[in-house]
Amino acid sequence: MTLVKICGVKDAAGFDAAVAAGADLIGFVFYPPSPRAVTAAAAAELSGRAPRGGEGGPLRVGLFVDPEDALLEAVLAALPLDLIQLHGEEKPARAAGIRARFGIPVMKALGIAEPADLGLLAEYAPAVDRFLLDAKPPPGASLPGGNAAAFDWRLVAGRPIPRPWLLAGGLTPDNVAEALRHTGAPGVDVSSGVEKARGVKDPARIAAFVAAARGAG
Ligand SMILES: O=C(O)c1ccccc1N[C@@H]1O[C@H](COP(=O)(O)O)[C@@H](O)[C@H]1O
Repeated sequence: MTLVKICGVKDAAGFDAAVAAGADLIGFVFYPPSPRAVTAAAAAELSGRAPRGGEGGPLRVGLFVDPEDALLEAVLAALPLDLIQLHGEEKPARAAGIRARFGIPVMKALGIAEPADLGLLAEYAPAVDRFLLDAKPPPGASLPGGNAAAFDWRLVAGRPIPRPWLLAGGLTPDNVAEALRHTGAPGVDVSSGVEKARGVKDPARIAAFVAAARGAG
């Protein structure tokens, strides 16, 4: 079954909608410049609204961009995470160091724009547990992700990816089925495409996205 991650949840309506829709993973953004950023305390409070990952609830994912250890420590003191998503310029050694130090699986986000970008997969594979393949930020974007930008899905269609992976970037309830058919991705991740305004999740779009992804695979 296709894994579905709803990312950038920051209020109870969005969290409850993701849980009710049956999302497999829920992402909290710990990157202050993002309109989806949450504090560790707020994420912990939201997380308490549903059973933990492995106990019938969705896996909790913390999204970080080039985090210092102090930030990871502060978040983990407030909230157990099932997966650390690294969405910055972290090198393989840093990803491996975070995984070893905190004992939590790591998912590395890579921006894909041309075939050569897939060469990074082999470099990172020993250091990480999962990949998230996303578009590169469009020119002028202020965020490294969450920009509603898609990449050319033909770049990954039928390609062997050396770890379990999620497809991301510009996905919506309207295009996720096509994206899955095109790429054969084992999972999908969405943020902007399930919002009614930038940074504000729309429960109806979350339900529609999960249903469309499930219907496709
Ligand atoms: O969502 C954010 O604000 C964000 C900030 C910094 C790094 C990554 C971010 N989001 C990630 O990007 C993907 C794709 O987003 P979108 O669906 O195209 O808006 C999202 O799923 C997050 O994992």
